[in-house]
Amino acid sequence: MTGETVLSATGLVMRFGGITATNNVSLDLKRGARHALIGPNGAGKTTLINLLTGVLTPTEGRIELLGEDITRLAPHKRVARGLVRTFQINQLFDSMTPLETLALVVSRQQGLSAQWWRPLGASARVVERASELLEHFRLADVAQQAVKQLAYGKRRLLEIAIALACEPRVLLLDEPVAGVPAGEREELLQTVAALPSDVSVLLIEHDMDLVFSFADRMTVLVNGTLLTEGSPEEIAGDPKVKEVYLGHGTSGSHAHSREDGHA
Ligand SMILES: Nc1ncnc2c1ncn2[C@@H]1O[C@H](COP(=O)(O)OP(=O)(O)OP(=O)(O)O)[C@@H](O)[C@H]1O
Repeated sequence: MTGETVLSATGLVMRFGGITATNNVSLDLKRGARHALIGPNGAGKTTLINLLTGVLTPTEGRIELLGEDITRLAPHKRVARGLVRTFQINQLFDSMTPLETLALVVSRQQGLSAQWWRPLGASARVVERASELLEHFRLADVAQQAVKQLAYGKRRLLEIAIALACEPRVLLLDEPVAGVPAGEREELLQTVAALPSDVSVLLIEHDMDLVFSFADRMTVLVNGTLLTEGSPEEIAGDPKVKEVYLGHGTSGSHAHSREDGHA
């Protein structure tokens, strides 16, 4: 890793009336990073992601993407600059197929969306990229099924594929395995592990197995404040982190039991 910072948040503060949801949080995401953001419920993870994506404008602080100030940039402009978060499943069009959905996003990404009258898939470049994504995200066999008929795990895979279709430099991966049944987890975990290495990833996740198998760097938030940041080893051995998690009925390390039966 070159150590180059691709996304940098400095002194972020977000107040909602009397509540300080984000309290002077700074975070640097390095090129190619696998960085996890963890913290108990209400720690301020969602608020921080909303600040990074531009859904919220911070009360104080600054956000830079690839060295440029994006603190007040609209969300879609951040996406165009390569800062993309995974989309929630309920934002998908249920009657479209994974192929159509990805072709739509890829067309837009390739600047072809103005040619909406052309049948989806009429451009070879679009079909090529959409097929590549379907293959990579193990959706090829369900490419022609309506999204509403897909198993939940496949829908989560499609969410990540859509984000990747936007050609991100930075991917904010929001709880990729949340709610996924045991039998479908492994496929999702493997796919997440195989994300392109040049894409820097910030993972927001409660599942400690995934966090510790994925991350090379971790940031812990508590009550809107950055408790600590470090390598997975440092975080796993940090008494402050253990205390926070034990206080919330789960452990800061691998104690979270595996539900999928895989070692
Ligand atoms: N729009 C809002 N108005 C008022 N308070 C808010 C708003 N959004 C978040 N908060 C408060 O900010 C704090 C942090 O919430 P946030 O959702 O960011 O935490 P979180 O770490 O994502 O939690 P979880 O893991 O449960 O999703 C909470 O006390 C929450 O009630």
